[in-house]
Amino acid sequence: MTFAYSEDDPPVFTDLSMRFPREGLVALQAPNGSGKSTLVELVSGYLRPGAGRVLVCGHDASSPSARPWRRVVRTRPALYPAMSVYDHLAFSSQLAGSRLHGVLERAGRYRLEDWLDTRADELSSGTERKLWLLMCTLGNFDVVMLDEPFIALDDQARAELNREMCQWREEGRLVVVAAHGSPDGFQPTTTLRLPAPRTTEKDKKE
Ligand SMILES: Nc1ncnc2c1ncn2[C@@H]1O[C@H](COP(=O)(O)OP(=O)(O)OP(=O)(O)O)[C@@H](O)[C@H]1O
Repeated sequence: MTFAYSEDDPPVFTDLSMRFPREGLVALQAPNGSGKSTLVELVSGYLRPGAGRVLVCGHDASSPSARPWRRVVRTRPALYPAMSVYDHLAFSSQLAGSRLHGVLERAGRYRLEDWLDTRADELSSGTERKLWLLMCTLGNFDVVMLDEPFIALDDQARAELNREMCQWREEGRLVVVAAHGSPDGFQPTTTLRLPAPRTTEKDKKE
């Protein structure tokens, strides 16, 4: 597939052909600016390729039929500032069809229990990210794509995320992690690389 943000921008991907395994824990590695976050947005269906297709479990990524199969954890949390942690979890567990009791147990393993009554705009960035991670990975899914999920997490949360990712892998799901480094405990079964970003004439002049 080929994708550019606009007609005036150089394409981020030109005739990119990539296939992820059906299951496993995949590290997606690439230099800064090579398009990891763009690929995450193409898989989320928010962005669409100018040519070619992005398929999730055989479904066009931008079609509603892809939604139940896929979860995406973007780098930047998008929370409702005045809503509490508890309300975020209750709201998103209802949307995902998950039992709130189980979601709260999971929140406990990420040490979120002391923050349940706190408004989202009063959370530290690490706590915000834990909440975001939980909200985006509820319910049943076959594929989850996480963009830099370890940023700002404390050791306990990193360990818990590593444990959960291994569990998802053992359950036969596909877990794709776009991350620069390889944090302690992160053991991908496969590493995929994106092509390095093209150097434009403008870059060369600079
Ligand atoms: N909204 C946008 N509009 C125009 N260009 C964009 C936009 N977002 C990203 N880009 C450009 O697309 C290219 C790929 O960016 P992207 O953020 O996907 O890379 P990345 O690999 O995730 O980078 P990093 O590792 O630094 O997070 C870059 O040249 C970037 O400047």
